[in-house]
Amino acid sequence: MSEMKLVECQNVVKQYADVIDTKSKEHTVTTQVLKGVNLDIAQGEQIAILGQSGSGKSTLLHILGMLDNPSSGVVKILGQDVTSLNETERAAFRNENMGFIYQFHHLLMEFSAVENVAMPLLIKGVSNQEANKEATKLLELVGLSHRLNHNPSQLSGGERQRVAIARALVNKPKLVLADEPTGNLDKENAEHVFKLFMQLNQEFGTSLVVVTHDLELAARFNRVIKLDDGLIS
Ligand SMILES: Nc1ncnc2c1ncn2[C@@H]1O[C@H](COP(=O)(O)OP(=O)(O)OP(=O)(O)O)[C@@H](O)[C@H]1O
Repeated sequence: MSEMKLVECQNVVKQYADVIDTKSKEHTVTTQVLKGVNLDIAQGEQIAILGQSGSGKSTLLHILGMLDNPSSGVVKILGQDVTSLNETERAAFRNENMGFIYQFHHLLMEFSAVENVAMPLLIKGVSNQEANKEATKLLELVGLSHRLNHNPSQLSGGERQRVAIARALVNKPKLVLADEPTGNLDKENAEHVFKLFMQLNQEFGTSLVVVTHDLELAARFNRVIKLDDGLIS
């Protein structure tokens, strides 16, 4: 049997219909953000997505991460047509297979760093003790062993970013999607995070899809994709 593709996108279109209210009448303006994207991702690939501001990078990442559906086209992940899943199935599928690192970290403010990172494991039914142990390990790997019990409000922006990264990786997901993961980190911590991604890629065959504006960073991935006005160029 041939190896299954991890992700398969065929002719993915995303458009927004905005109602524009002028003095006398309303009319609808359609903006096509993705104009027919075709993209296959194999298990273990490391992909950097480059493109100008507004070219559709985050939109594509959200669709790959099942946070949003395309207007038309096919998105298959592990052979599953993910656009046909209901909310519950979608949440379970994401928790099992994906780690998503957002520009804004979406941490739970009333929980500690360890609790935030342990969450995906607890949802999966891992015991408290085991989840805490794994979460602590990941936080150590991102250089936060001295901040385990701090809440997000007691952490700096870069520290929150690293908690979010640890949370996305704790499940050893098959696919990690990251929107500017090192954007607001200093050089040393950005390097830490990059190495952690690569370690995961090497050890577990985790596929990486990272949106970045950093050409030097992109060049260190084994595949670079450029989005140009809603299309892969
Ligand atoms: N809800 C929406 N309604 C209408 N247009 C939208 C909506 N969300 C995004 N867009 C438009 O889609 C385009 C692509 O946005 P996207 O965030 O994918 O770009 P990007 O390449 O990630 O940009 P950046 O590098 O600046 O983060 C933008 O021009 C944006 O204005």
